[in-house]
Amino acid sequence: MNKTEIEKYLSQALNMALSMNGESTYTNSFFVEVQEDGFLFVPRTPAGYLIDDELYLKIFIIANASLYPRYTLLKQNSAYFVPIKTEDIHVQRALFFPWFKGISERLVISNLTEYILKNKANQIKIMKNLCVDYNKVTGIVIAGNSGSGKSYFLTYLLEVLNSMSELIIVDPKFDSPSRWARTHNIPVIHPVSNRSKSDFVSQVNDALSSVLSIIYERQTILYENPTHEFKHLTVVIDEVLALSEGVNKQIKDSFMSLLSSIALLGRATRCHLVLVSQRFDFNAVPVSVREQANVLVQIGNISSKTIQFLFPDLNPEGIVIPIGKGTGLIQIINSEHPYQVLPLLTPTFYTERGIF
Ligand SMILES: Nc1ncnc2c1ncn2[C@@H]1O[C@H](COP(=O)(O)OP(=O)(O)OP(=O)(O)O)[C@@H](O)[C@H]1O
Repeated sequence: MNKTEIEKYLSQALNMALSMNGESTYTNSFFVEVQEDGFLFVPRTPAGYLIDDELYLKIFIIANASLYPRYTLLKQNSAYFVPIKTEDIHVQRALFFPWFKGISERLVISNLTEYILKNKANQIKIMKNLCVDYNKVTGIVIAGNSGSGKSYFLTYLLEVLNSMSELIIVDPKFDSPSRWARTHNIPVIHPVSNRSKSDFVSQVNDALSSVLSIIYERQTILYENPTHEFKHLTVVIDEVLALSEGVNKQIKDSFMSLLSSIALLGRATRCHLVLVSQRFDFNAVPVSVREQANVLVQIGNISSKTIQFLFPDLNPEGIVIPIGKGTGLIQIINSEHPYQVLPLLTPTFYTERGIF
């Protein structure tokens, strides 16, 4: 379909579904213009309808469904106004709907070990058309209900990160991250039957405190040489919520404060946090930790309730969430990626060893 054909198709879809008291392209009330990175809805003003967030959302829902799977519209939190270069005041503004071509597509890796060997340095491929540069990642948070595919995605990340970063793994459930680490000869901090929960969290605090010392040392080096490049160091914590529940207040407070310091100071010194939890409310991690993370992943059931901690401003209405295991939403916040939430399908991979 060429540009004019899409414009015609979109106009038709909007004429039929918008129901704005008979206002349509036939009454010359608006027109649609297709661009490379999205389309414009240009109202002719004064208009007999309100040009507000509600109208923007309605157009989003109609257009996103009509364009699927040729284009995926990128959901905005409110109406996205753009000025139009013209002297005609009646059409000097438009609502912009950014898109990318196609839909989010799952990456399927037939041999993970071979894939890692060929993987480009510092690149974490997440979907066929989505890749993250680890140099630009501060922290990754992964939320999702039980059975949604968090551990599966974490195993993929561990495998990829192991080739580019030193890893410190904390596994309160003594589950799949521990099994993965055993096959890679990487130490794991996990609970043991003859020690108390508080003792276990203290052990975690010791590890976090050593990471903080490394951050301070690295800061001193950076002070002398601002371009110094450090090796990545990543603290991976599975099921964070399980760590902060049922331990004495002092130990819990130290845990929270250490996490916060690492999240805030780790950015420049290449010390990262990868955190997994069923949810990221203030009981799981301090708000600052959530705010510092720049890769946000919500897997499993998506509703305004489940996304309230990672995407508090997002209304998920109208976003096409793929169905199947390991699907949900992702947002990557850095200069390379648009500041938007995308439908996510986590990679499916096969290994010779069998981790699960
Ligand atoms: N991207 C994927 N491709 C194929 N299978 C997947 C994918 N993601 C998840 N699965 C399957 O879904 C099942 C549940 O996933 P997983 O155990 O990771 O869930 P979870 O969120 O960690 O659950 P829990 O919190 O109970 O541990 C796994 O058996 C896994 O094989």
